Amino acid sequence: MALVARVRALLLPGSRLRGATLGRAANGGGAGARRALSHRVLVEADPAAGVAVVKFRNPPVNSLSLEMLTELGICLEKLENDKTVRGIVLTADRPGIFSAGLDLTEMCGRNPAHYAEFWKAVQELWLRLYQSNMALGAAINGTCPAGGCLLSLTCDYRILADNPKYTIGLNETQLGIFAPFWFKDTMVNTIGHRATERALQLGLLFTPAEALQVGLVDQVVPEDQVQSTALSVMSQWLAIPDHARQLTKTMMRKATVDQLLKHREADIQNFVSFISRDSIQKVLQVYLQKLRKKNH
Ligand SMILES: CC/C=C\C/C=C\CCCC/C=C/C(=O)SCCNC(=O)CCNC(=O)[C@H](O)C(C)(C)COP(=O)(O)OP(=O)(O)OC[C@H]1O[C@@H](n2cnc3c(N)ncnc32)[C@H](O)[C@@H]1OP(=O)(O)O
Repeated sequence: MALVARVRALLLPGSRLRGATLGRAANGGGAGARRALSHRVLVEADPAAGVAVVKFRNPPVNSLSLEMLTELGICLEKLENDKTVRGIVLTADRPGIFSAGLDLTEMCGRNPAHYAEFWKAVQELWLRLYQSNMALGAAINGTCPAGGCLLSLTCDYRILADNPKYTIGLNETQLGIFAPFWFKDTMVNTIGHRATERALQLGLLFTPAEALQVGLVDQVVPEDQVQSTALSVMSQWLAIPDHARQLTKTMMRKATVDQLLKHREADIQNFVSFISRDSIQKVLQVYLQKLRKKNH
């Protein structure tokens, strides 16, 4: 069975985001709040507010594995088709790690067909998020490197917890790889060309204070206020008529999206040929071993 079909089948019966199939939240959430589960993503929808909170729960580090990318994509698709939802807040179910970025084990020791499938899934999630008609907010309640940072950059605003351990940035060069053009464009659209060039070449991971200063996040707040702040900022975005906000968002992002749409196949081929190089495989394996050694 194809992965998408397998993951769809895996989603728990209560995970439909429409009508009576969603249970009421056991606790938390406003009146009528609904809760849906998939294996790696928890959705708490509050139809009265028009907002769903999408929580990553892919232990140990919320890495973006092929299955996580697919489940997240399916959850977002369901929310986009749910007329009661106008805004989504992305966050980690447990504070500490928003997302460790792309799952390195998907890019190490596999075959070219797997690399192509994985990269296609990364592209698809980015396209879904970056073009979303929803207002999107990131409640960044943990460290946020590389692909995790990219996820947050697809949102319309970012709220980061004030904890010096929670760094954020596109640190790919530190691993010996590099951020593809559409990662770069997403960052340029947020913090500008010069700041992006410096951040990408040096593979910078910014502390909350630095991230705020460079404009990578919009607000830094105490850790226990990240989600509530993200929800309160969401109400400002939802106060704007949807069609006006959506047309403006499309206008701002279309050129960036079109670049990837135009070069999608070439981008996959570039990724596969780059990641398959012996030298790059070696570099990634050493990096992974270093991460693993810490624990053994
Ligand atoms: C078209 C383009 C052409 C060419 C482009 C070229 C290349 C492609 C670009 C690809 C873009 C890449 C984007 C990415 O996202 S790469 C991933 C970058 N991520 C990181 O650098 C973060 C790495 N992780 C950490 O720093 C720490 O784990 C973290 C998040 C700070 C948490 O620390 P801690 O709580 O101490 O947890 P551990 O480090 O002990 O980790 C626990 C466990 O998880 C494993 N792990 C961590 N991160 C990853 C990961 N990203 N993928 C897979 N696995 C990960 C870690 O190894 C530990 O495993 P163990 O077996 O020891 O339990």
